Parts: sequence; structure tokens; C-alpha cells
Amino acid sequence: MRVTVQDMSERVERGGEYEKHGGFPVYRAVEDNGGPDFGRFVEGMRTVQDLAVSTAPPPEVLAQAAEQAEALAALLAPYQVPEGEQTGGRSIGLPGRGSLLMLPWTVEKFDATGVRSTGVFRRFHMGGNGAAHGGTLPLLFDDMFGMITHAYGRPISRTAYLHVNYRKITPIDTPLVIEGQVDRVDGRKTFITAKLMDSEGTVLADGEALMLVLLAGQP
Ligand SMILES: CC(C)(COP(=O)(O)OP(=O)(O)OC[C@H]1O[C@@H](n2cnc3c(N)ncnc32)[C@H](O)[C@@H]1OP(=O)(O)O)[C@@H](O)C(=O)NCCC(=O)NCCS
Ligand SMILES: CCCCCCCCCCCC(=O)O
Repeated sequence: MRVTVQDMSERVERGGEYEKHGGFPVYRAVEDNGGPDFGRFVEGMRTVQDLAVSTAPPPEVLAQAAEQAEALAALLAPYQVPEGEQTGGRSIGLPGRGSLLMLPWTVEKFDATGVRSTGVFRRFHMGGNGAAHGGTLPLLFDDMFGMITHAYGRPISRTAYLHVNYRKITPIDTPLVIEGQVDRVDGRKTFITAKLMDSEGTVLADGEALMLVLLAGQP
């Protein structure tokens, strides 16, 4: 069974605390993960991103690629919408919620005891010598910390600090798992830890964060 991130709006509809805390907007999940072609579109875009950073095409191919990229941008431009209305990032059943920014990982566990997600760092995420770029790990950890906070039932919070220990090289194109949980709650503060591991359980990186519940009006 595929587990998905919970829709933030659920707690609002149930009369929970989401509307009372912070000046953060409530995002509602998009229906049906954006429809039959949205996941396909996002995966196609990810493949293009991988190829954009891993190819050396001849000039005539580059000219065609540039024209096609410009044509695609022109096709989509009339459909730009304000934050919270776009399909990407709100398709909670898709890897990375259908956001091109997020790592395209799949949530396998999402409850108050913690969150686990699996996936690979792709060629697009490479730093050097076959390893994921160091900056892509905090992105993965930060998104996990947000999900862990939400799954635990805490009101809308922001990352106050995020610390990552890089224990071993994180390889690209290799199935990995990240899991973490709330360790401690103290008023507005939620302390969380998580570990990124390979398929043998070797820890590649571990991280900890302080998430702070937003006060009324805080963006
Ligand atoms: C997180 C944020 C809302 C906190 O601001 P604030 O509400 O004014 O919080 P305060 O400074 O009063 O801090 C609240 C508590 O958290 C602690 N705290 C805040 N930042 C901290 C940090 N980086 N490290 C350790 N403790 C921290 C404070 O010491 C204070 O503790 P206390 O209550 O025991 O005295 C604000 O700093 C902010 O918006 N930062 C940007 C967040 C962000 O953009 N994150 C990334 C995207 S989610
Ligand atoms: C129902 C869709 C859920 C989408 C949640 C997106 C939350 C975005 C939070 C951004 C936090 C950050 O800036 O680090």
C-alpha cells in the first residue's frame, strides 16, 4: 500500500489548529494527483533535467533542444497560477508530491511515530565523483522534517535550524531510505532526528532539526 503525505487541509476541516497558527497558507491536495498525465509530465521533466546535466549534444541538436524548451515554456506560460493553486507540490500521491524541486522519493510510512521515504538521488542531483551534491541532502532532510512535524500532529512550523552530518559518500542512482521521528517537544519547539541509509542499513548521513510552531501572523 502506498502511503501519502496527509492533506494539510484535513486538520482545518476537522476544526484543528491549522487555521489558528501562523500566517502560513493552508495548501489543499490536488485531486487525483493532477490527472492521468501529470505524473508522466513530471517524470518526463525529471528525465530532461537528468539529460540536461549529463549530455554534450552537437550544436544542431542543441538548437533543436533550445527550440523545444522554448516551445514548452510558451505552451505552459498562459496557465501560471498563484502559490497554492499549482498542480506540482500538491499531488501528494506522486514522488516528491509532483514538485520538481523536491527529491522524487516515495513516502512508505507516515504517522505520529515517524516517517520513512525511499528513493534515489538522480544524475541531476550529482555533485562530483558519483556522489550526490552536498546541498541536495539538506533539501531531502528538510522536507522530511516538515513531514515528520505534520505527521506528528504539530501545528504549522518552520525550520529554525537544520544540521546534517555527512558520514559517507551518498551515491547517485542507488536505492536509499530516510527515516526519522520527533524526539522531543517543548512548547513551540519540536526536536527531530533522521537518518539516511543504504539498502544494508549503513548510515550515509544523519540530521537533526528544530522546528518552531509559528505564532499568529508569522509568515
Ligand atoms: C523560526 C522563526 C519563526 C522563529 O522566530 P520567533 O517566533 O521570533 O522565535 P524566537 O526567536 O522567539 O525563538 C523561539 C524559541 O526558539 C529558540 N530558537 C529560535 N531559533 C533557534 C535556533 N536557530 N537555534 C536554537 N534555538 C532557536 C529561541 O531561543 C526561543 O527559545 P526560548 O523560548 O527557550 O527562549 C523565525 O526565526 C523565522 O521565520 N525564521 C525563518 C524560518 C525559515 O525560513 N525556515 C526555512 C523554511 S521552513
Ligand atoms: C497538501 C499539500 C502539502 C504541501 C505542503 C507543502 C509545504 C511547504 C512548506 C515549505 C517549507 C519550507 O520552505 O522549507
